[in-house]
Parts: sequence; C-alpha cells; structure tokens
Amino acid sequence: MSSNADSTTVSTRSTEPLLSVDGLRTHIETDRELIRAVDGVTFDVHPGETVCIVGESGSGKSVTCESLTGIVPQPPADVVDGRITFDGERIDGASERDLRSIRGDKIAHIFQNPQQALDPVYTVGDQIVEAITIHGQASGAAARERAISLLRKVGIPRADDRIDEYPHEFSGGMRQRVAIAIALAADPDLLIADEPTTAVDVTVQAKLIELLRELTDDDTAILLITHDLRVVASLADRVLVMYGGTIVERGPVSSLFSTPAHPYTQALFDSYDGLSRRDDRSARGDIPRDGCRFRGECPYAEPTCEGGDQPDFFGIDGDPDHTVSCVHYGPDGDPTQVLDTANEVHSVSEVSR
Ligand SMILES: Nc1ncnc2c1ncn2[C@@H]1O[C@H](COP(=O)(O)OP(=O)(O)OP(=O)(O)O)[C@@H](O)[C@H]1O
Ligand code: NI
Repeated sequence: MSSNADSTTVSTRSTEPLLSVDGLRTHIETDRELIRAVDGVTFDVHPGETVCIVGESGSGKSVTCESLTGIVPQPPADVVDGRITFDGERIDGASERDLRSIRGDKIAHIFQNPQQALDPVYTVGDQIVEAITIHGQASGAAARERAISLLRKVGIPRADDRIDEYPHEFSGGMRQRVAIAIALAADPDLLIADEPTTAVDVTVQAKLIELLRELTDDDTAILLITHDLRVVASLADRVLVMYGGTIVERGPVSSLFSTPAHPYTQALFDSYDGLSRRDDRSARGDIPRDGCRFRGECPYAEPTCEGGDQPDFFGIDGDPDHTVSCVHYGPDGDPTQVLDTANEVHSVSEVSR
C-alpha cells in the first residue's frame, strides 16, 4: 500500500533532491593549526534549482563545494565526515576514478579564474570537442558542430571562426565564456560555479551574469558562490548563508531577503554596499569552534549560545523552508529583538538596484 502510494506520487519524485549533503566536515591541516573549514554542513539542491552560497571570506564556501567532488586538495584538506548523495547515489568516499567520471559529466565546475579550465596549447574548439567526445555526447563533425553551437550559446560572436583560436586570443570575459562552454559540453545536471564573475571587469560581469541567468532557465541545477548580493537577488531560488564553516541560515531568496533572520545574515546584508568586496576576518579575531560560531560578534549573544553543536535550525514564521540556526528562535528563546532588526536591514530591492 505504501509502496503503491510512493510509486504513484509523481510530485514526490520530482522534489527528490539532485544533491543531498548531510553533515559535511572538512578539516585542513596547516603547520600552525587544524582548521575546521567545513564543520557540519547540510543542504539539498533540487533538479534545475539555483542555490547561492553567501558568507564572508574564509567561511568555508569554496571548501564545501570542492569537497563534493573531491577536488579539494587532500592533503592538506581531509573530508572527515558527511554523507553526499547525488542523483540517488552515495558519492562520499567514492574512488578518484569514479569521482573523475562524475566531474564534468554530471557535475561540472566553473572557477573564478577561467585559466583553471583552459589549456593554453590547444584551441578552444579542441578542448570543447574533447569534453563533448569524452562524455559520449557526439564525435567527429557532429562534435565540432555542437562545440560551435555551445560557443554561440555562451555568447561568443563569430563562433565558427573563433572555435579555432587559442585561449590567449580571447579576452578575460570571453575566456570565462569558453570555460562555461566546456562545463556545459557534457550537459551536466549540476553546475558548481565559484565566484565565476569576480576576475572580470564590471561590464563583463553583468554580461556573464546575464549568461548565467539564461542557464538558470535550463534544467541544469546551479550551486553558485558569490559575494555579490545583487547576483543572488537576480539568480537564486534558495540561499545558504555560511559563517565559520557552518550554515547559519537557509531559505528561499525572497523570504531570506525580506526577513534576514540570523544576526550574522543581518550584519552581512547591512554592511553590503553594492560592491562585492571581501571583508578581512583577521581583524576580528578567532571564531569559536562550538555552539554558535557567530556569538563573539553577535549583539544578542547569551550563555546559551555557547558550547555543544551549532544551534538547531528553527523555522521562520510563514515559511517552513526558511530556517535559522539560532537559539533565539528556539523554544526557549525570544526572537522579538532579532526580528525587529531584520526589518531595519537593507532589503533586496535596495541591494538589487
Ligand atoms: N589549501 C589551504 N590551506 C590552508 N587553509 C586553507 C586552504 N584552503 C582553504 N583554507 C582555509 O579554510 C577556510 C575556508 O576557506 P574557503 O576557501 O572555503 O573560504 P571561502 O568562504 O570560499 O572564502 P572566499 O570568499 O575568500 O573565497 C579558511 O579559513 C581558509 O583559510
Ligand atoms: Ni572561496
């Protein structure tokens, strides 16, 4: 009976996550200390969805994403814990061989610096064709045709000529478009983009964001790291806010921008001045390793914020998908004060202008 119900509920199946991350922990061993770069991170990405990760520099955004497909350099990093399920299969602990076949095939990465994806000694066409061929999408003339159409799709003018040029013949913004074309060559289910617009100038940034926006209309799910809240406002379906290796708040973009509930999210949004700047953590001292990581900087910190695991996630009124890891929202807390502040924080309409 119950199995029958399961197999007939199409809506249940379509909301099955594409990527499911549960309790991810990645440590980094340096000469001086053991950094808990990712310290118990849990989130899902659904098919076709765009999820943005925001948070100050060093909060663990990149290490989180790089831990998923094993591209985080190990050592010094060590993925010590966590269950990662992709497309119904566990991929944590997968062999390097399996992970390599997942990367670029089902999960593609785009980096801040397109050089990471491009080989200077091959034409861009050769590189896109190779990506297409490896993943068995097409071969020979058909692969070349598909490469040209991918270059057009990412907005490279005169694609049928430029396909035979080398990476150095392209500008920075165009190189990033080529890197995106390579990432798309395998028709991945998930695109992980780590600050893909940071290394290019502002006008090019806007165009790349426009391109990403077009891609968000496709079936491809996107996990996007960005410091730019305007990008979040225009692209995200859901947002994850990270602080000190933990997610402190998560929710649909509209709810999270209208009611930034966690005191850290409030501080992050409030200090946002329209620039995708990086704040300097070193000026503000160490982050606690237990309890609420933000308590040292939090105007509402109480003794209950200390010790143990990070606070549980509590729902924000009116939206069950919007949750916050903060004791003030728990059964023994009083969120009134914090929520009052939420109303005074820059709204998304301000930042997205
Ligand atoms: N190779 C490494 N060696 C030593 N420490 C590292 C290394 N990579 C990351 N870390 C540390 O791990 C923590 C998380 O880094 P991560 O790169 O994930 O931050 P981030 O949120 O992506 O920051 P940014 O916004 O600056 O990209 C930081 O304290 C960082 O210094
Ligand atoms: Ni990063």
